[in-house]
Amino acid sequence: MSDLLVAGGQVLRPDLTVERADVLVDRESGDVADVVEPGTADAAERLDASGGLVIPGLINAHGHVAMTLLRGYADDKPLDAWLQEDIWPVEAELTADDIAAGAELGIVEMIKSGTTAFSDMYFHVDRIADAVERAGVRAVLGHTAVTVGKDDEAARADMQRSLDVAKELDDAADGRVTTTFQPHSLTTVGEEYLREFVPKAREADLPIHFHANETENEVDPIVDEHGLRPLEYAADLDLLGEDTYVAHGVHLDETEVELLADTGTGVAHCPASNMKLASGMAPVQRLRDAGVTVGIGTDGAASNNDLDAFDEVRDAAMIGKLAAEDAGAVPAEAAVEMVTRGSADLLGVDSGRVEAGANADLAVVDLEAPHLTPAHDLVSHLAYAVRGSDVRHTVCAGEVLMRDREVVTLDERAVRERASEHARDLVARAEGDD
Ligand SMILES: CSC[C@H]1O[C@@H](n2cnc3c(O)ncnc32)[C@H](O)[C@@H]1O
Ligand SMILES: [Zn+2]
Repeated sequence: MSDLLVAGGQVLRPDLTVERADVLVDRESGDVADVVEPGTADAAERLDASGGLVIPGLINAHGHVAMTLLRGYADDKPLDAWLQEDIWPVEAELTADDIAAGAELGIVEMIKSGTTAFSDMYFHVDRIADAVERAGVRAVLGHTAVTVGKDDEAARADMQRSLDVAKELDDAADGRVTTTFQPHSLTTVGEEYLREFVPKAREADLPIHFHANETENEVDPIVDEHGLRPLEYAADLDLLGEDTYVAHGVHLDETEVELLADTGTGVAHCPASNMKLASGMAPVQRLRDAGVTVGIGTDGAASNNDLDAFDEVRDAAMIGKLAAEDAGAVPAEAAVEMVTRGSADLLGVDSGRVEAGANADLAVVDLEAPHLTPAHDLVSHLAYAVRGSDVRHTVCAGEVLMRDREVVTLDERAVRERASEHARDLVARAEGDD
Protein backbone atom coordinates (compact mmCIF):
# COMPACT_ATOMS: atom_id res chain seq x y z
CA MET A 1 0.00 0.00 0.00
CA SER A 2 1.39 3.40 -0.97
CA ASP A 3 1.72 5.98 1.77
CA LEU A 4 -0.30 8.93 0.57
CA LEU A 5 -3.34 9.20 -1.68
CA VAL A 6 -4.43 12.54 -3.10
CA ALA A 7 -7.99 11.60 -3.94
CA GLY A 8 -11.31 12.78 -5.30
CA GLY A 9 -10.17 15.53 -7.62
CA GLN A 10 -9.10 16.23 -11.16
CA VAL A 11 -5.44 16.01 -12.18
CA LEU A 12 -3.40 18.16 -14.57
CA ARG A 13 -1.46 15.67 -16.70
CA PRO A 14 1.96 16.36 -18.29
CA ASP A 15 0.35 17.11 -21.68
CA LEU A 16 -1.81 19.74 -19.89
CA THR A 17 -5.00 17.74 -20.28
CA VAL A 18 -7.17 17.34 -17.20
CA GLU A 19 -8.77 14.10 -16.02
CA ARG A 20 -10.51 12.74 -12.94
CA ALA A 21 -7.91 10.63 -11.16
CA ASP A 22 -6.28 9.86 -7.81
CA VAL A 23 -2.55 10.32 -7.23
CA LEU A 24 -0.65 7.68 -5.28
CA VAL A 25 2.52 8.83 -3.57
CA ASP A 26 5.35 6.58 -2.38
CA ARG A 27 6.61 8.31 0.76
CA GLU A 28 9.85 6.36 0.91
CA SER A 29 11.09 7.45 -2.51
CA GLY A 30 9.21 10.76 -2.39
CA ASP A 31 7.92 10.02 -5.89
CA VAL A 32 4.52 9.77 -7.51
CA ALA A 33 3.87 6.01 -7.55
CA ASP A 34 0.94 6.14 -9.97
CA VAL A 35 -1.97 8.15 -11.27
CA VAL A 36 -5.02 5.88 -11.12
CA GLU A 37 -8.75 5.68 -11.82
CA PRO A 38 -10.71 7.42 -9.07
CA GLY A 39 -11.54 5.17 -6.11
CA THR A 40 -9.30 2.26 -7.14
CA ALA A 41 -6.47 2.72 -4.61
CA ASP A 42 -6.04 3.15 -0.87
CA ALA A 43 -3.25 4.48 1.34
CA ALA A 44 -2.32 5.08 4.96
CA GLU A 45 -2.89 8.82 4.59
CA ARG A 46 -5.39 10.65 2.40
CA LEU A 47 -5.56 14.22 1.16
CA ASP A 48 -8.98 15.33 -0.01
CA ALA A 49 -8.83 16.83 -3.50
CA SER A 50 -12.61 16.84 -4.11
CA GLY A 51 -13.69 20.00 -5.91
CA GLY A 52 -10.02 20.61 -6.63
CA LEU A 53 -7.32 20.24 -9.25
CA VAL A 54 -4.05 18.42 -8.49
CA ILE A 55 -1.17 20.19 -10.22
CA PRO A 56 2.60 19.96 -10.04
CA GLY A 57 3.95 22.26 -7.32
CA LEU A 58 4.94 25.53 -8.97
CA ILE A 59 8.66 26.22 -9.33
CA ASN A 60 10.06 29.68 -8.68
CA ALA A 61 13.12 29.91 -10.92
CA HIS A 62 14.69 33.08 -9.51
CA GLY A 63 14.53 34.99 -6.26
CA HIS A 64 16.09 36.28 -3.07
CA VAL A 65 13.87 34.66 -0.45
CA ALA A 66 15.15 36.56 2.59
CA MET A 67 14.24 39.86 0.91
CA THR A 68 10.73 39.35 2.32
CA LEU A 69 12.13 41.46 5.20
CA LEU A 70 12.38 44.36 2.72
CA ARG A 71 8.89 44.00 1.25
CA GLY A 72 7.54 47.53 0.84
CA TYR A 73 10.76 49.08 2.16
CA ALA A 74 11.72 50.80 -1.10
CA ASP A 75 9.34 51.06 -4.03
CA ASP A 76 8.89 52.96 -7.24
CA LYS A 77 12.51 53.35 -8.32
CA PRO A 78 14.50 51.88 -11.22
CA LEU A 79 16.97 49.06 -10.54
CA ASP A 80 20.21 51.01 -10.10
CA ALA A 81 18.80 53.69 -7.80
CA TRP A 82 16.76 51.10 -5.89
CA LEU A 83 19.82 48.91 -5.27
CA GLN A 84 22.34 51.68 -4.61
CA GLU A 85 20.24 54.13 -2.60
CA ASP A 86 18.03 51.75 -0.64
CA ILE A 87 18.60 48.01 -0.87
CA TRP A 88 22.39 47.63 -0.64
CA PRO A 89 22.73 50.01 2.35
CA VAL A 90 20.11 48.10 4.32
CA GLU A 91 21.43 44.68 3.20
CA ALA A 92 24.83 45.71 4.61
CA GLU A 93 23.18 45.53 8.05
CA LEU A 94 21.64 42.06 7.56
CA THR A 95 22.70 39.41 10.07
CA ALA A 96 22.54 35.65 9.64
CA ASP A 97 19.55 35.58 12.02
CA ASP A 98 17.74 38.20 9.91
CA ILE A 99 18.28 36.09 6.82
CA ALA A 100 16.98 32.97 8.57
CA ALA A 101 13.84 34.85 9.66
CA GLY A 102 13.28 36.31 6.18
CA ALA A 103 13.85 32.96 4.50
CA GLU A 104 11.32 31.21 6.75
CA LEU A 105 8.75 33.90 5.95
CA GLY A 106 9.34 33.61 2.21
CA ILE A 107 9.14 29.83 2.33
CA VAL A 108 5.86 29.90 4.27
CA GLU A 109 4.49 32.36 1.70
CA MET A 110 5.54 30.05 -1.13
CA ILE A 111 4.12 26.91 0.51
CA LYS A 112 0.82 28.76 1.02
CA SER A 113 0.68 29.64 -2.68
CA GLY A 114 1.58 26.19 -4.03
CA THR A 115 5.30 26.63 -4.73
CA THR A 116 7.36 23.57 -3.84
CA ALA A 117 10.79 24.50 -5.23
CA PHE A 118 12.72 27.73 -5.67
CA SER A 119 16.05 29.00 -6.92
CA ASP A 120 17.76 31.57 -4.72
CA MET A 121 20.67 34.02 -4.79
CA TYR A 122 21.83 35.50 -1.48
CA PHE A 123 24.30 35.17 1.40
CA HIS A 124 24.38 33.37 4.79
CA VAL A 125 23.14 30.51 2.64
CA ASP A 126 23.61 27.88 5.37
CA ARG A 127 20.70 29.55 7.20
CA ILE A 128 18.54 29.49 4.08
CA ALA A 129 19.37 25.80 3.59
CA ASP A 130 18.42 25.13 7.20
CA ALA A 131 15.01 26.80 6.67
CA VAL A 132 14.52 24.75 3.48
CA GLU A 133 15.33 21.56 5.38
CA ARG A 134 12.86 22.28 8.18
CA ALA A 135 10.09 23.53 5.87
CA GLY A 136 10.34 20.47 3.60
CA VAL A 137 10.56 22.35 0.30
CA ARG A 138 13.16 21.95 -2.46
CA ALA A 139 15.67 24.68 -3.39
CA VAL A 140 18.66 25.50 -5.54
CA LEU A 141 20.84 27.81 -3.44
CA GLY A 142 24.09 29.69 -3.72
CA HIS A 143 26.23 32.46 -2.32
CA THR A 144 26.11 35.46 -4.67
CA ALA A 145 29.45 37.13 -5.30
CA VAL A 146 29.84 40.86 -6.01
CA THR A 147 33.30 42.32 -6.60
CA VAL A 148 32.63 45.98 -7.47
CA GLY A 149 33.53 48.28 -4.61
CA LYS A 150 35.76 45.66 -2.97
CA ASP A 151 39.55 45.44 -2.77
CA ASP A 152 41.20 42.52 -4.54
CA GLU A 153 41.42 40.33 -1.45
CA ALA A 154 37.76 40.80 -0.51
CA ALA A 155 36.65 40.32 -4.13
CA ARG A 156 38.56 37.04 -4.50
CA ALA A 157 37.28 35.84 -1.12
CA ASP A 158 33.68 36.47 -2.21
CA MET A 159 34.16 34.53 -5.47
CA GLN A 160 35.83 31.69 -3.58
CA ARG A 161 32.95 31.67 -1.11
CA SER A 162 30.49 31.22 -3.96
CA LEU A 163 32.47 28.16 -5.10
CA ASP A 164 32.84 26.76 -1.57
CA VAL A 165 29.20 27.19 -0.61
CA ALA A 166 28.09 25.52 -3.83
CA LYS A 167 30.30 22.53 -3.07
CA GLU A 168 29.44 22.33 0.64
CA LEU A 169 25.66 22.59 0.46
CA ASP A 170 25.04 20.48 -2.64
CA ASP A 171 22.72 17.57 -1.77
CA ALA A 172 21.81 18.95 1.69
CA ALA A 173 18.35 18.38 3.22
CA ASP A 174 18.17 14.77 1.99
CA GLY A 175 18.94 15.90 -1.55
CA ARG A 176 16.28 18.64 -1.59
CA VAL A 177 18.99 21.31 -1.72
CA THR A 178 21.29 21.61 -4.73
CA THR A 179 23.49 24.56 -5.60
CA THR A 180 24.82 26.94 -8.24
CA PHE A 181 27.91 29.12 -8.59
CA GLN A 182 26.65 32.72 -8.65
CA PRO A 183 28.44 35.78 -9.97
CA HIS A 184 25.83 38.48 -9.29
CA SER A 185 25.92 39.96 -12.80
CA LEU A 186 28.24 40.84 -15.66
CA THR A 187 28.59 44.44 -14.42
CA THR A 188 28.93 43.80 -10.68
CA VAL A 189 31.70 41.20 -11.03
CA GLY A 190 34.97 42.29 -12.63
CA GLU A 191 36.29 40.49 -15.71
CA GLU A 192 39.51 39.34 -13.99
CA TYR A 193 37.45 37.52 -11.33
CA LEU A 194 35.20 35.89 -13.89
CA ARG A 195 38.28 34.77 -15.89
CA GLU A 196 39.77 33.24 -12.75
CA PHE A 197 36.73 31.62 -11.12
CA VAL A 198 34.39 30.50 -13.92
CA PRO A 199 36.88 27.79 -15.04
CA LYS A 200 37.02 26.57 -11.43
CA ALA A 201 33.22 26.32 -11.33
CA ARG A 202 33.22 24.45 -14.65
CA GLU A 203 35.96 22.09 -13.40
CA ALA A 204 33.87 21.34 -10.33
CA ASP A 205 30.82 20.73 -12.56
CA LEU A 206 28.81 23.40 -10.80
CA PRO A 207 25.76 24.85 -12.52
CA ILE A 208 25.89 28.65 -12.87
CA HIS A 209 23.21 31.28 -12.29
CA PHE A 210 23.57 35.06 -12.72
CA HIS A 211 21.57 38.20 -13.54
CA ALA A 212 21.92 39.25 -17.19
CA ASN A 213 20.53 41.82 -19.61
CA GLU A 214 18.06 43.11 -17.03
CA THR A 215 18.23 46.83 -17.91
CA GLU A 216 19.70 48.94 -20.71
CA ASN A 217 22.14 50.32 -18.12
CA GLU A 218 23.60 46.87 -17.79
CA VAL A 219 24.01 46.40 -21.55
CA ASP A 220 25.66 49.68 -22.54
CA PRO A 221 28.81 49.52 -20.33
CA ILE A 222 29.61 46.03 -21.60
CA VAL A 223 29.17 47.05 -25.23
CA ASP A 224 31.31 50.16 -24.59
CA GLU A 225 34.08 48.30 -22.72
CA HIS A 226 34.26 45.02 -24.62
CA GLY A 227 32.66 45.78 -27.97
CA LEU A 228 30.40 42.79 -27.39
CA ARG A 229 26.79 42.28 -26.38
CA PRO A 230 26.56 41.06 -22.75
CA LEU A 231 25.82 37.45 -23.67
CA GLU A 232 28.61 37.41 -26.27
CA TYR A 233 30.90 38.57 -23.46
CA ALA A 234 29.40 35.85 -21.21
CA ALA A 235 30.04 33.22 -23.90
CA ASP A 236 33.65 34.38 -24.16
CA LEU A 237 33.95 33.82 -20.40
CA ASP A 238 32.50 30.28 -20.73
CA LEU A 239 29.50 31.46 -18.72
CA LEU A 240 26.86 29.97 -21.03
CA GLY A 241 25.87 26.30 -21.26
CA GLU A 242 23.32 23.56 -20.57
CA ASP A 243 23.65 23.90 -16.81
CA THR A 244 23.46 27.69 -16.77
CA TYR A 245 20.45 29.94 -16.47
CA VAL A 246 20.33 33.71 -16.43
CA ALA A 247 17.82 35.80 -14.51
CA HIS A 248 15.73 38.40 -16.41
CA GLY A 249 17.08 38.32 -20.00
CA VAL A 250 15.08 41.42 -20.93
CA HIS A 251 17.30 43.35 -23.35
CA LEU A 252 18.42 40.68 -25.81
CA ASP A 253 19.25 41.10 -29.47
CA GLU A 254 18.82 38.33 -32.06
CA THR A 255 22.45 37.18 -31.72
CA GLU A 256 21.98 36.75 -27.99
CA VAL A 257 18.72 34.82 -28.40
CA GLU A 258 20.56 32.49 -30.78
CA LEU A 259 23.47 32.17 -28.36
CA LEU A 260 21.09 31.13 -25.59
CA ALA A 261 19.46 28.57 -27.86
CA ASP A 262 22.73 27.22 -29.28
CA THR A 263 24.39 26.84 -25.88
CA GLY A 264 21.30 25.46 -24.10
CA THR A 265 21.36 28.33 -21.60
CA GLY A 266 18.01 28.93 -19.88
CA VAL A 267 16.23 32.12 -18.83
CA ALA A 268 14.40 32.74 -15.55
CA HIS A 269 11.77 35.26 -16.62
CA CYS A 270 10.73 37.69 -13.82
CA PRO A 271 7.80 39.64 -15.27
CA ALA A 272 6.56 41.44 -12.13
CA SER A 273 10.02 42.64 -11.10
CA ASN A 274 10.74 43.72 -14.67
CA MET A 275 7.52 45.75 -14.69
CA LYS A 276 7.93 47.25 -11.21
CA LEU A 277 11.51 48.41 -11.79
CA ALA A 278 10.50 49.44 -15.34
CA SER A 279 13.38 47.31 -16.62
CA GLY A 280 11.57 46.34 -19.81
CA MET A 281 9.65 43.51 -21.48
CA ALA A 282 11.50 40.23 -22.00
CA PRO A 283 10.99 38.75 -25.49
CA VAL A 284 9.52 35.53 -24.12
CA GLN A 285 7.71 34.38 -27.24
CA ARG A 286 10.86 34.97 -29.31
CA LEU A 287 12.92 32.99 -26.79
CA ARG A 288 10.46 30.09 -26.85
CA ASP A 289 10.27 30.14 -30.65
CA ALA A 290 14.07 29.92 -30.75
CA GLY A 291 13.99 26.86 -28.47
CA VAL A 292 15.31 28.53 -25.31
CA THR A 293 14.09 26.99 -22.04
CA VAL A 294 12.24 29.68 -20.11
CA GLY A 295 11.18 29.34 -16.47
CA ILE A 296 9.37 31.85 -14.29
CA GLY A 297 10.62 33.57 -11.13
CA THR A 298 9.30 36.14 -8.70
CA ASP A 299 12.67 37.83 -7.98
CA GLY A 300 12.77 39.18 -4.41
CA ALA A 301 9.75 40.41 -2.47
CA ALA A 302 11.19 43.94 -2.49
CA SER A 303 10.70 44.22 -6.26
CA ASN A 304 7.47 42.25 -6.72
CA ASN A 305 6.12 42.55 -3.84
CA ASP A 306 4.95 38.98 -3.17
CA LEU A 307 6.15 35.45 -3.84
CA ASP A 308 2.89 34.13 -5.31
CA ALA A 309 3.94 32.26 -8.46
CA PHE A 310 0.36 32.29 -9.79
CA ASP A 311 0.61 36.08 -10.05
CA GLU A 312 3.78 35.59 -12.00
CA VAL A 313 2.18 33.17 -14.47
CA ARG A 314 -0.56 35.67 -15.20
CA ASP A 315 1.96 38.50 -15.55
CA ALA A 316 4.08 36.37 -17.89
CA ALA A 317 1.12 35.65 -20.15
CA MET A 318 0.00 39.29 -20.14
CA ILE A 319 3.35 41.02 -20.70
CA GLY A 320 4.38 38.34 -23.21
CA LYS A 321 1.53 39.52 -25.43
CA LEU A 322 2.41 43.17 -24.96
CA ALA A 323 6.07 42.52 -25.79
CA ALA A 324 5.15 40.62 -28.96
CA GLU A 325 2.23 42.96 -29.77
CA ASP A 326 0.25 39.78 -30.32
CA ALA A 327 -2.61 38.55 -28.13
CA GLY A 328 -1.78 35.02 -29.25
CA ALA A 329 1.75 35.21 -27.83
CA VAL A 330 2.56 33.37 -24.57
CA PRO A 331 -0.81 31.60 -24.38
CA ALA A 332 -2.09 30.06 -21.14
CA GLU A 333 -0.50 26.66 -21.89
CA ALA A 334 2.91 28.27 -22.41
CA ALA A 335 2.70 30.25 -19.18
CA VAL A 336 1.72 27.14 -17.18
CA GLU A 337 4.42 25.10 -18.91
CA MET A 338 7.08 27.70 -18.02
CA VAL A 339 6.32 27.73 -14.28
CA THR A 340 6.29 23.91 -14.13
CA ARG A 341 8.41 22.03 -16.71
CA GLY A 342 10.40 25.10 -17.77
CA SER A 343 11.48 26.08 -14.27
CA ALA A 344 12.09 22.41 -13.39
CA ASP A 345 14.51 22.13 -16.32
CA LEU A 346 16.40 25.22 -15.17
CA LEU A 347 16.69 23.98 -11.59
CA GLY A 348 17.59 20.44 -12.70
CA VAL A 349 14.80 18.83 -10.67
CA ASP A 350 12.56 15.99 -11.77
CA SER A 351 9.42 17.87 -10.78
CA GLY A 352 6.93 20.01 -12.68
CA ARG A 353 4.73 17.10 -13.84
CA VAL A 354 2.24 14.79 -12.14
CA GLU A 355 3.42 11.43 -13.40
CA ALA A 356 4.63 8.09 -12.02
CA GLY A 357 8.35 8.33 -11.24
CA ALA A 358 8.48 12.12 -10.93
CA ASN A 359 9.04 13.82 -7.59
CA ALA A 360 5.80 13.98 -5.61
CA ASP A 361 5.84 17.80 -5.52
CA LEU A 362 2.17 18.73 -5.78
CA ALA A 363 -0.41 21.37 -5.00
CA VAL A 364 -4.18 21.00 -4.83
CA VAL A 365 -6.06 24.06 -6.08
CA ASP A 366 -9.58 24.57 -4.75
CA LEU A 367 -11.81 25.25 -7.76
CA GLU A 368 -14.98 26.03 -5.78
CA ALA A 369 -14.72 29.82 -5.87
CA PRO A 370 -16.65 32.55 -7.72
CA HIS A 371 -13.56 33.72 -9.60
CA LEU A 372 -13.02 30.15 -10.90
CA THR A 373 -16.63 29.67 -12.07
CA PRO A 374 -17.52 28.46 -14.69
CA ALA A 375 -14.78 25.99 -15.52
CA HIS A 376 -14.55 26.04 -19.31
CA ASP A 377 -10.80 25.52 -19.34
CA LEU A 378 -8.74 24.76 -16.24
CA VAL A 379 -5.41 25.60 -17.90
CA SER A 380 -6.85 29.05 -18.65
CA HIS A 381 -7.82 29.31 -14.98
CA LEU A 382 -4.31 28.35 -13.85
CA ALA A 383 -2.81 31.04 -16.05
CA TYR A 384 -5.30 33.86 -15.59
CA ALA A 385 -7.62 33.37 -12.62
CA VAL A 386 -6.19 31.14 -9.85
CA ARG A 387 -4.59 32.93 -6.90
CA GLY A 388 -2.10 31.53 -4.45
CA SER A 389 -4.77 31.69 -1.76
CA ASP A 390 -6.79 29.09 -3.72
CA VAL A 391 -4.21 26.39 -2.88
CA ARG A 392 -5.69 23.90 -0.39
CA HIS A 393 -2.80 21.46 0.13
CA THR A 394 0.91 21.50 -0.74
CA VAL A 395 3.11 18.38 -0.90
CA CYS A 396 6.86 18.14 -1.52
CA ALA A 397 8.95 14.99 -1.85
CA GLY A 398 5.85 13.05 -0.76
CA GLU A 399 5.46 14.94 2.51
CA VAL A 400 2.47 17.14 3.27
CA LEU A 401 3.69 20.71 3.90
CA MET A 402 0.27 22.38 4.02
CA ARG A 403 -3.06 20.65 4.75
CA ASP A 404 -6.32 22.59 4.40
CA ARG A 405 -4.29 25.86 4.31
CA GLU A 406 -2.45 25.10 7.53
CA VAL A 407 1.31 24.89 7.12
CA VAL A 408 2.36 21.83 9.09
CA THR A 409 6.16 22.02 8.89
CA LEU A 410 6.63 25.55 10.28
CA ASP A 411 4.57 27.59 12.73
CA GLU A 412 3.19 30.33 10.48
CA ARG A 413 2.28 32.75 13.26
CA ALA A 414 5.70 32.45 14.93
CA VAL A 415 7.42 32.87 11.57
CA ARG A 416 5.44 36.03 10.82
CA GLU A 417 6.11 37.51 14.25
CA ARG A 418 9.83 36.72 14.11
CA ALA A 419 10.16 38.20 10.63
CA SER A 420 8.32 41.38 11.63
CA GLU A 421 10.68 41.86 14.60
CA HIS A 422 13.77 41.27 12.48
CA ALA A 423 12.52 43.62 9.76
CA ARG A 424 11.79 46.37 12.29
CA ASP A 425 15.19 46.04 14.02
CA LEU A 426 17.01 45.84 10.69
CA VAL A 427 15.51 49.07 9.40
CA ALA A 428 16.18 50.80 12.74
CA ARG A 429 19.86 49.77 12.50
CA ALA A 430 20.12 50.84 8.87
CA GLU A 431 18.56 54.19 9.57
CA GLY A 432 20.66 54.68 12.71
CA ASP A 433 17.68 54.73 15.08
CA ASP A 434 19.10 52.40 17.72
C1 LIG B 1 24.50 39.69 -3.16
S1 LIG B 1 23.05 38.69 -2.98
C2 LIG B 1 21.97 39.04 -4.37
C3 LIG B 1 21.79 40.50 -4.59
O1 LIG B 1 20.91 40.70 -5.66
C4 LIG B 1 20.15 41.84 -5.37
N1 LIG B 1 18.98 41.93 -6.22
C5 LIG B 1 17.70 41.80 -5.91
N2 LIG B 1 16.93 41.97 -6.99
C6 LIG B 1 17.76 42.20 -8.02
C7 LIG B 1 17.59 42.46 -9.38
O2 LIG B 1 16.40 42.51 -9.93
N3 LIG B 1 18.67 42.65 -10.14
C8 LIG B 1 19.91 42.64 -9.61
N4 LIG B 1 20.14 42.41 -8.30
C9 LIG B 1 19.09 42.20 -7.53
C10 LIG B 1 19.85 41.68 -3.91
O3 LIG B 1 19.38 42.88 -3.33
C11 LIG B 1 21.18 41.23 -3.39
O4 LIG B 1 22.02 42.30 -3.07
ZN1 LIG C 1 17.35 38.84 -8.80
